[in-house]
Order: sequence, then structure tokens, then C-alpha cells
Amino acid sequence: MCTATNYTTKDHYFGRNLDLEFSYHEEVTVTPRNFRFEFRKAEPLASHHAIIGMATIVDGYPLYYDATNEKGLSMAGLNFPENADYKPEAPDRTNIAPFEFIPWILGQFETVAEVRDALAGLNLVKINFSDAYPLSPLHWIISDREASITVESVAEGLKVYENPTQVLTNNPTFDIQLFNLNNFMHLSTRTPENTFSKELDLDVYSRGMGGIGLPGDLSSASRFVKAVFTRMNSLSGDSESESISQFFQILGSVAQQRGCVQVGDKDDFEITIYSSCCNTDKGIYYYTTYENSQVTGVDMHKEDLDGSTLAHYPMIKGQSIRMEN
Ligand SMILES: C[C@H](CCC(=O)NCCS(=O)(=O)O)[C@H]1CC[C@H]2[C@@H]3[C@H](O)C[C@@H]4C[C@H](O)CC[C@]4(C)[C@H]3C[C@H](O)[C@]12C
Repeated sequence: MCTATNYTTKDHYFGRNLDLEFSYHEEVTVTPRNFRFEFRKAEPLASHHAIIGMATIVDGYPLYYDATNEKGLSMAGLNFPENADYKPEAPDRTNIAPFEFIPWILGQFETVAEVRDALAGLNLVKINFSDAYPLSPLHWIISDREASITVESVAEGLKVYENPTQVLTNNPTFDIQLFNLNNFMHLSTRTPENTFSKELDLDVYSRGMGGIGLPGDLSSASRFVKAVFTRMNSLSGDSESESISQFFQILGSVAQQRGCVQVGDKDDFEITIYSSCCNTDKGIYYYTTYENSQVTGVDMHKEDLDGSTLAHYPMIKGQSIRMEN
């Protein structure tokens, strides 16, 4: 399972938890403007916006998981099993394979409003990258500073939802995730009053009781409610340190600890492999990993963005401990 979110202070921040039981050797990857993006069924992009994000590079092609372009538009793919339904090629539409979706969007557009228009003519076509990298069942969040949308290719067609929560997790479909929030409208960050019964002398014996009922388990429906509650009530100063710390705290509220979510009937357990937080105004991609809680950053503007070759940085995964004596 995974969770993606947004947060705005002085700058805007976008990122995600990648929760999985194994890694595809993903790296922080910068695609410069003149890297040629070929598409299986659409026109290539010989030059485009520069992109920074997390990707597995296969045969020189960046298979992005989440990324931001130099204009501040961001996008992440999250697991959407049994719901994602990709289509045969449609002659009257722009046919984009799921693994091409992030480069095609971030290469060309600057705002969610532009993306909304472009999606009207888009078909997510059922083409895999290769036999070794088959189709992934995904849905996507696309965000700028002002707005987010969720894109789901399902049996009925391509659905584009406004996403006022600016959060995405996994199943069920996004309309149901949003509807489910109605069940939690009573939650509050404030100290509750006794509306239960005047005849009972009920006591506020602890802080945080306004949030009793907020889900704490790691299912995707529960993580959605928890992450939305945490994000919508988040407060911080607007310095870079305060902003990214708050961002990682939001993601931390739905992180997965090894041992808590078993996968299949094996002894495999899902963990939060990495958490990312991109300053979308400055093009700096920060991350932590399961064992490395020190924040590491890669600044796209330190790369040759007019070049044509990918820059990539393997994640630093080991813990770095600063001893004080
Ligand atoms: C599985 C990842 C999403 C995280 C998540 O939701 N995990 C939950 C798994 S489960 O429901 O609990 O089983 C997704 C996010 C991005 C995906 C990757 C990216 O789409 C890039 C390529 C795309 C290729 O088609 C497949 C390999 C791949 C490298 C993908 C593998 C996998 O599907 C990733 C890593």
C-alpha cells in the first residue's frame, strides 16, 4: 500500500510513502529537457520540461513512481489492484501506456487545469514495458500548488476526480474513499464536550479524545482517513526545515512497520521502503528510507537540465547516527 500527499507553506511540497515488500532498485532520477522520450503509440517528446523523481531505470528509460517537473506539477502512481483496467488502442485518442503516463504528463504540462483538458482525449492503453516489467495496476494523483486530481482507468473508462483532500492511497475507487470521509465528520482536534448524556458525568481524562474513532490500522481505506485528517489539520512554520519535517510527520502517521502487514501466505511483510517530499517550487527531492531517518536531498537545478542524459542517485539506505559524546 502507499500514500501520497501535498502540503503548502511558503513553498509547495508533494511526496509519498512507497510501501512494498521488495524493491525494484529505484533511484532518485533527473530527466533533463533534451532526453528523448519515445512513446509506443504517441509522438515522441524530443524536448520537454525537466523532471525529478523516483524511478527504476531500465534500458535507459526512467520508469517513474512519483515525480515533479520544473514547473511544479507533480504526479505519483499508487497500487490499484483489481480496479485498474487498461484499454485496447483507440484510434481517435492519444494512446499512452501506463509506464509512459508520468513522463507524458510532466513533460508537457504546467498545471492541473492543463492536465484536465489533455485527459479528455487520453486512452491508457494496455501495453507493458517488457515481459520483465509487466503492467502495474495503478491509479494516479496529479497536483500543483492549487489543486489535485485523481485519475483512474477502470472498466467504465477513464475517470478524473477532483481531489480536495490532496491525498491518495489505494483501493477502493476514489469516489468511495471520498464518501467514506462522511463517516468521520465528527472527529476533532479539540477537547470534546459531553454530548452523550447530561445524566452522565463523563470525564476528559486524556488529550486527543476529539480524535477517538480515527482509524489506526494500515488498510488503504483507513490510511486515507488518517492521512487526510493529519494533513488537513497540519500546522508548521514555513521554513524549509519546518515544512519538510511536517511533511514527513504526515507520511509517518500512515507508515508501515515491518511485521504488521503480512503479504500473501509467505513470511513477507510490507514496509515503507521510502518516504519522499519534493519541494515543487525549488525542484529539490528529499527522501528517507525504512532504515535511514536522516533526510537526503537531490536538487534538480544542480544538474545540467539542458542535457540529454539521465542523472541518477541510488538511495542511501543505511542509518546515519550522530553520536554526541
Ligand atoms: C507497487 C508500487 C505501489 C506501492 C503499493 O501500492 N504497494 C502495495 C502493494 S500491494 O497492493 O499491497 O500488493 C508501484 C508504484 C510505482 C510502480 C512501478 C512504476 O510504475 C514503474 C514500473 C512500471 C512497470 O510497468 C512495472 C514495474 C515498475 C517498476 C512499477 C512497479 C510497481 O507497480 C510500483 C513500484
